[in-house]
Amino acid sequence: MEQISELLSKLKNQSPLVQSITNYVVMNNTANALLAAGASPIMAHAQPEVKDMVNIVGALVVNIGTLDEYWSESMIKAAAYAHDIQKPWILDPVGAGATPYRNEVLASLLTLKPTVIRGNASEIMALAQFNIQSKGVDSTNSSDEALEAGIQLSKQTGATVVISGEVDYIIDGDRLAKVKNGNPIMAKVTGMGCTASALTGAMVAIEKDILLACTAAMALMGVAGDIAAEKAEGPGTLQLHFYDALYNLKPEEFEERMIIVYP
Ligand SMILES: Nc1ncnc2c1ncn2[C@@H]1O[C@H](COP(=O)(O)OP(=O)(O)OP(=O)(O)O)[C@@H](O)[C@H]1O
Ligand SMILES: Cc1ncsc1CCO
Ligand SMILES: [Mg+2]
Repeated sequence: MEQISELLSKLKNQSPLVQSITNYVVMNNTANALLAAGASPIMAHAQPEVKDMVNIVGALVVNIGTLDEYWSESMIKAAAYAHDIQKPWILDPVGAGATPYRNEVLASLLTLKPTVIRGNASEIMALAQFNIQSKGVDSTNSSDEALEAGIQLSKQTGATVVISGEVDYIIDGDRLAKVKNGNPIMAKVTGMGCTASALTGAMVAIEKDILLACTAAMALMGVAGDIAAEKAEGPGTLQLHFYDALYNLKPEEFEERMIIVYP
């Protein structure tokens, strides 16, 4: 717990640059969350600059939420280069399983060895080829139901797999951590999962133990979500209080509030 709360101070001190190739819906939310938490966001997908950008950032986040042909080529180019130069990169498989096109792009991205895959339960089950038809970007399964799929996906890909939901599971082969913070109202604000992936990018940029970095990111999401939910009257004010909670959170309060279980 202490190591995890120290990562919050490290994040604010080091302010890592995090590149996102992400969806139109959440670009603003995720950039603001990164800033509030102490990191520095850059959204960049133009193919002529994508490799140069990967060179200078601490981590890359690839999110297929509103993909198209040009963007998916940018994602593949960026991820391939990140893999070549061993820069950590996060895959957010938004809407995995919803359409054959998404699955095709995801199959290409998986060959480029993401450091972390962070998705909701339905997305992780779809990626691990558990036979489900997902509804869209929102999960129709609980994270508990996806645990087996997550373990399989981590073993298949070598990635650390994060399943978000009521309980967040962080899976690295046979190692497992659970984060029990957070509030159901978080699922009523679009892009909270994308924000979790963005903060995961910030944490892996400053911490080489990927399981630890991912656990810190999900604990930070959950604790900020708890604080925001105590003050919010609905999804609109939740988003606002969430940024303020990320900005104002001190390591001591972070450590006091985090509920992390290593089974
Ligand atoms: N029922 C819940 N209880 C507690 N926390 C939750 C709950 N549902 C979601 N969360 C938290 O909300 C955040 C987003 O998780 P979620 O699984 O909703 O992502 P997502 O479906 O990928 O979202 P999006 O695609 O809109 O970005 C995570 O930090 C997760 O822990
Ligand atoms: C609603 C939505 N549609 C594509 S991406 C996105 C944001 C949440 O994942
Ligand atoms: Mg999502």
